[in-house]
Amino acid sequence: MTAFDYQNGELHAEALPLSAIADQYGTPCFVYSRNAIEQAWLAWDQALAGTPHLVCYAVKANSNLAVLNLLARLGAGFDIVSVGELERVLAAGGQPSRIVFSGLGKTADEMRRALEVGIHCFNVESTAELERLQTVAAELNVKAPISLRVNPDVDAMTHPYISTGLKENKFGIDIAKAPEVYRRAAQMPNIRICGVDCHIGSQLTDDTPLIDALDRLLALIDQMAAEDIHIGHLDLGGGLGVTYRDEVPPTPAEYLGKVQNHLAGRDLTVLVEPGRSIVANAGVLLTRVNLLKPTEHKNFAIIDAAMNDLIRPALYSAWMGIDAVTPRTDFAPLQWDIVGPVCETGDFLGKDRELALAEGDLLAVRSAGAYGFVMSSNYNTRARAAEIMVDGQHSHLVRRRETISELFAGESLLPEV
Ligand SMILES: Cc1ncc(COP(=O)(O)O)c(C=O)c1O
Ligand SMILES: N[C@@H](CCCC[NH3+])C(=O)O
Repeated sequence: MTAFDYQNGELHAEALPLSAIADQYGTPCFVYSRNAIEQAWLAWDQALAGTPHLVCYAVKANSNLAVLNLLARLGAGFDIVSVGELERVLAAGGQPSRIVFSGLGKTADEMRRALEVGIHCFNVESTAELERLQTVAAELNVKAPISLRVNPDVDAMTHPYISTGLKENKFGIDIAKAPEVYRRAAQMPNIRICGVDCHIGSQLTDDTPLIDALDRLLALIDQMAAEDIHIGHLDLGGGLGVTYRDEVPPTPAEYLGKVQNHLAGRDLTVLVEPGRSIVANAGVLLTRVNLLKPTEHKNFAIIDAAMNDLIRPALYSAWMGIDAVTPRTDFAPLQWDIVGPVCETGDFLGKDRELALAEGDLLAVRSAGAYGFVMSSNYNTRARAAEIMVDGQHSHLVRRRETISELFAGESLLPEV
């Protein structure tokens, strides 16, 4: 059984009918399964048992405090990309010593805060960033632990907007240039070299490019060892894909089994930064059909969720599963475009979906646990949705719905003249 299954003709989150959640909290809302999140993290952690490792959950995928707290309780590490994510992890009880800081535009203030709390490692993406980190660490009289994020120039074979490991992408340091940056780092008094890192893209459904990147990183580690620069950890980033429709990505165990084979005999700690594969299929976006608008050309089902709640279809033409919470048998299905009320033609969550729909019906947009709420906005002055965590038969409101007045609370008028 998965986290979201039909029981007695109705879609449930664990043991709770989604209609009960809609009645209690209103729609649209994101609904997460505690069990699914925990099991997904454990699958990564257990696959690396026997190898020194740290599974650093990529906070950007879903940064709700309750999600982070569940993972912190399991002993997770965290991959962050901003001081905001750092503060979230700390607020959720995450251990600073298990945090890696990725991202190509870290500010001096962000570096300072991360050094003060004592994070595990900075994933450095440029020489300019390395120089800045040296300066900030010197001011604080500490040594900053670093790993260089190298760009291994492999084609991750995913959507171009989420591919990050090619020469033309903005991320990382060209692997050919990495040795000279390591040499420079080795001379800096307030920098301590601890690792090498890469992240080649997201939603990868084949692990071949990940393993190619791994081999390139191992060659770099050997090259540096020959120069007496010791690299103790290997951070492979995130990127493992999930099933949205019919993709069959490798499981963490399959992928990490190959990784371990390539590492045999080496004394390296392995870090990974999975995001999507931990939370995507642990969540749905629950929404209600507001109005039906059949036309001569197309049938539109206008729902109460929109692109501001879930931007993946608009941004990447991503296909997300959409299911009726209580599928109807009383009339025949039609083809519907499932659209939001936002004033953009791109505001759709699915096109040409065969569903039997009536006003007021509930729909669940699948796989919405990753890059869902975190990418939502207030476009069209729409309040962001509530987030609910289901734990067996219990539900918890882990983020309340925004109110309209909150949306302009920080704004002010010009004085009258
Ligand atoms: C540096 C880094 N690490 C980890 C991740 C998480 O990736 P995914 O959600 O594909 O596992 C990302 C996002 O793609 C990233 O940019
Ligand atoms: N936001 C993207 C993934 C980008 C990953 C960020 N490093 C998605 O929804 O698929």
